[in-house]
Amino acid sequence: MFDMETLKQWVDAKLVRYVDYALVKWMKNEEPELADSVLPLLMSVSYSASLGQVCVDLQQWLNTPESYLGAFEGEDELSVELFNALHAWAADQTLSSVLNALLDSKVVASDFDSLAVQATPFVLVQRNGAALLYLRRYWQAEQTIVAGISQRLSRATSVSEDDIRELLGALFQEESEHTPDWQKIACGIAASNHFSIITGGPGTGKTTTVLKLLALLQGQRLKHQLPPLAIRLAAPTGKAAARLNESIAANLARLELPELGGIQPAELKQIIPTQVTTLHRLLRPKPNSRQFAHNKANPLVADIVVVDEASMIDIEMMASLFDGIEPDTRVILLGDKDQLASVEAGYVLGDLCRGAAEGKYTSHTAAWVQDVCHQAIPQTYIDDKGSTLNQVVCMLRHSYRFVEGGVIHQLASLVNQETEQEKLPLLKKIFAQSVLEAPNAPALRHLYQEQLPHTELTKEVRDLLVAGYGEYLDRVAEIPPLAAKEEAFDVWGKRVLEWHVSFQLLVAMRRGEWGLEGMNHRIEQLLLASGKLQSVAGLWYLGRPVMVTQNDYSVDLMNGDVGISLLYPVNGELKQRVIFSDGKGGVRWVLPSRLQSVETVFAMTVHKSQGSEFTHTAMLLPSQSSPILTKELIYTGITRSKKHFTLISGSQSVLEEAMNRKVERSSGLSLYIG
Ligand SMILES: Nc1ncnc2c1ncn2[C@@H]1O[C@H](COP(=O)(O)OP(=O)(O)OP(=O)(O)O)[C@@H](O)[C@H]1O
Repeated sequence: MFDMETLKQWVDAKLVRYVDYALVKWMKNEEPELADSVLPLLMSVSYSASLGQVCVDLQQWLNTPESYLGAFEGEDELSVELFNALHAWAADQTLSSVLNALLDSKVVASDFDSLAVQATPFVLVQRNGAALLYLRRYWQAEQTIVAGISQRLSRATSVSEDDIRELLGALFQEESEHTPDWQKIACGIAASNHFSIITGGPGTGKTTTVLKLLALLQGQRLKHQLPPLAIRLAAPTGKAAARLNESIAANLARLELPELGGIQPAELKQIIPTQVTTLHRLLRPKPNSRQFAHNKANPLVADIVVVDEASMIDIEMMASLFDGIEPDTRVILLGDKDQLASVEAGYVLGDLCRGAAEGKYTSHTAAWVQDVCHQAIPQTYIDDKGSTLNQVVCMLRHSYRFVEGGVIHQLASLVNQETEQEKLPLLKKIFAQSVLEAPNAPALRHLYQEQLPHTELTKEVRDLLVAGYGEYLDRVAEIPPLAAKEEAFDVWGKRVLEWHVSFQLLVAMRRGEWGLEGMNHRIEQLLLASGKLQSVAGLWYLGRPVMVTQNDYSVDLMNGDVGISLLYPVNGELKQRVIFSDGKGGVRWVLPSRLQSVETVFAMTVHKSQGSEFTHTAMLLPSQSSPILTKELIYTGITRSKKHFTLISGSQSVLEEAMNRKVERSSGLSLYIG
């Protein structure tokens, strides 16, 4: 019933892409006896990679095949017919009948058959009762990660417990504000392992902790008169790298280091690196390819690689990282496990951190922590069934940035919770509390915006956007006279960039009137009408904010970098230039014609906002239900706010539903890493 002719209709109904259909068509040509019954499944494994899925859990696919296909609007007859046929078919199948059909074909190999998997486009993994079907490319990437982590987990470090105990004692106060001191525990665990993860929400001290960890490791080297370690710091995007650059430098300047065994703090600080690079740059991309110069044959030489914002790393990039470093390079991942997963396939940090909230430390780990870190892990976090991986994952649990218990923090925690309780009444309470706390300028606001085709923005939303973007546009208007020195333009541009992060509207969707495209247009028109923008004619009008959408090494700009279109004096004339931060406290002016891939960013997708923070963040949630509206998306949006957060929504039920929907991505990482 699923012949190629019928499956072609799936492309017409936008359930899959043409490329997914073409793959299956090619396989059917190569192997005519390939059972028709498995064709839809193979096609949706291919399609679901575009939804971020590394593999498909076969039982889940049989239960809800639609979650692995294109958006089902339920409107056009063709989609309804195709969905009904698929559901009827899936309901008749058992997992074992599907498994048999798959394994009978030449396009699927079991991961137990190490020779066959080298040649088939699909790989089947059956472990612990789960059956996962992968495109081979992703399975291989996962295997590289599994090997990289497992091999590090089995390796003992050269830092002795006595050294760790002594240095931790010097770096952390005996009595901490919060007990246990999770930062100290994280530092101790990471110091004694070749692979570790430090996870935590915004402001929980991930950067502070990693700096103390580096101080400990470098201090240990100096103490034994050994050469300092070669440490590399990286982040997945240019924006995240620039932010970490700033926060590392600021944190290091503030960090009060003790004298460690005769080593002066200044001496120690000198060998703690502050330069953060992007992961791409670290591994050195080969021109016009997805390959890196650093690979198994030519690994990067480093003792330690620290990667921040690790939630944004997709499965293939993570595999490239493990492939591109020496086997004994220590890897430390930092990130917020609850943030949105990468846009590309994979949910690596989230997967590795399953169990982080519960701790799952064994009694053996707890005893070690007591002995070496002098901290008692509470009984609730102890579980003797915890895996080896659980033992090296450390979650920081107190936010030092938001006042503990502050309303933004409370809101983020509420969204993050997995609970049976309705969240909406609790959410309303938090918003009401914020008004009570600061009636004139509450930290939280909730605005209603109906979102039908051609609906106007409400006055409140218009006022919010004009006031929000007006902050930096007023600075744009303070353009120096043509005769002013170039430095005056640098100062002006820097001020514009600084004010630009005072407000940002985030949207969930890219397309449509209420997505990125529609909202950018609306905001341009609104700012024009309000006089904040003088013109929106031409591409490079004065004040246009743009985001780089692809890494561009020729101009040293990375995906996610944000710049503003301004004017700069060249040979006695003001010329269009786009200003960007140089990541070191200065600015760079770039010719617009050199920017290959940019888009206007009055509205920014929540995905692209990862790694950024704004004084005031507003988030527009659609009034139509959609599988992309998840608690991770809302959490990520809220936690971009430093002081104020405004939620703009159009439907209470969609909001409640979104706060309870989790990103579901299957993976075999936890099946392979014990
Ligand atoms: N143990 C602590 N006691 C007091 N202040 C702390 C402590 N740890 C961190 N802080 C402060 O809290 C703020 C946030 O810390 P830090 O930048 O290390 O967090 P983070 O988790 O890296 O944040 P993010 O990733 O959200 O930028 C900093 O100002 C830092 O000095």
